[in-house]
Amino acid sequence: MKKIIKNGLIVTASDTYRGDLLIENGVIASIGQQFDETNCEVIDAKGHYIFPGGIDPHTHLDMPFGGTITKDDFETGTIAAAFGGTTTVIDFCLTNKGEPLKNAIKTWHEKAKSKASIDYSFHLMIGEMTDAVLDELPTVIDEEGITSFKVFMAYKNVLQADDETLFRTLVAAKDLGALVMVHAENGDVIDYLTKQALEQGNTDPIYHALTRPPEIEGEATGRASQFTGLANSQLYVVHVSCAQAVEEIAKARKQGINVWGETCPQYLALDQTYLEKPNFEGAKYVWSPPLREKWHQDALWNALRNGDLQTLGSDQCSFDFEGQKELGRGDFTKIPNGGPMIEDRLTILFSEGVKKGRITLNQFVDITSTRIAKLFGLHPKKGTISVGADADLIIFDPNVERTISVKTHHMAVDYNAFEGMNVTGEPISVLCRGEFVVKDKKYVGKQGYGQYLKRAKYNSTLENERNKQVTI
Ligand SMILES: NC(=O)NCCC(=O)O
Ligand SMILES: [Zn+2]
Ligand SMILES: [Zn+2]
Repeated sequence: MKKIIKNGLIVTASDTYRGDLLIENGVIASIGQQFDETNCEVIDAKGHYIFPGGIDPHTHLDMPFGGTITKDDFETGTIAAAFGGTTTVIDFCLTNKGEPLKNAIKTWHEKAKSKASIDYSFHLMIGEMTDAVLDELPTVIDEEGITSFKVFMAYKNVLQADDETLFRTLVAAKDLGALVMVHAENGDVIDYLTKQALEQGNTDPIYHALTRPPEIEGEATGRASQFTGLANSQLYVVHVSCAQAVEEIAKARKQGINVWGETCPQYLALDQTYLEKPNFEGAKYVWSPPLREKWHQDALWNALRNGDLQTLGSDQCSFDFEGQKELGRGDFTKIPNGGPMIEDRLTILFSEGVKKGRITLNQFVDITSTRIAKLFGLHPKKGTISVGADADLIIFDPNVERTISVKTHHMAVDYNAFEGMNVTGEPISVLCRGEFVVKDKKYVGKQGYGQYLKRAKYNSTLENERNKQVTI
């Protein structure tokens, strides 16, 4: 059945206007006013914003990590994402050194298929660049539509790749039209500092932050950025947490290097003191890079506002406090790294960003959806409200006030990192390809409805054009 969403305020990355949407066959068929309502389901969005569905470019669902498996999988994770206004997730497919890439991709398809309630796609981890890996990459791009590769510069002896692999990946990506993503921290220095801390009997969660100082995130970000310039390639730095990393990205961009930066809600709203919570509760806030001293938040907000950082990912990687985070009692290096963020990504940015005047409404849409769609080859089907685009939409109440809590969230995990935080704004209904996933704050979606998205290659022309973002 056709749908009409009327009386809402439509917000895109560039415009804000009153208009009605006619939805047919899963796409936006027309934008106008006073459509004929015969045989249509009519949704009155008076007093609400209509945003393009959020795209989360950074999730870890059903991922083995730190001796355990993330609590949220593609079932619970995508439902929680939808409640938070996200209609597409791009998850990280982990690979094992020496194994064909296609095996890892098959495993990730099995994890997601028939579980996801919203659309999904994959990035592919490159752990070691060998000739066999190089040979497989064209197939990964052409047949799987995976056009972004992830290199970890940290997690020594687990996920970390060496500089040769990073550089060879950048060179290959340039030729193949892929975007290289990096976890930018210096894993070797972290390894030294953590061993030293344990030797000195410093085992509490706070030492996770103290052994991963911002300087080594800045150093790795600068190294990856300059490699990118040398290779004339393109780079996306995930989960930027500190001023030093922002500075390196800004410097590289001024040099004309194609570097893009993502931050996450946790770095905008929480700080390092959370790791000092008593009774081992600091473990709930252990992820990498770590939470920073509060002053770094200003650098992140400024960068989102002036365009030095362009996107917000959740880095959803949830572990229960009980039974999972507790694995690291007495040794902070054994606390599984990661937090539950998929559901609150848009709300934190709206409440702390738009409502507090740090970013505009249009920047909010760009940062949570449009820019991500463009960078990762999903635009214009995804990431905007225009005729022919998928009807991935959020009907958003900008004025409702509420308190974030584990008691009301939809993630499977036993705590919420933003527990007790008062926020303004909430998605009321969320549609993916024209079908409600959340309607009037209730889940009405279907497991398995989510489709796998093959993505287009990195488009430098599109991105350079978008680079001319308006600064407020
Ligand atoms: N961020 C984190 O601590 N866990 C997920 C893996 C990663 O992104 O580094
Ligand atoms: Zn990471
Ligand atoms: Zn991550």
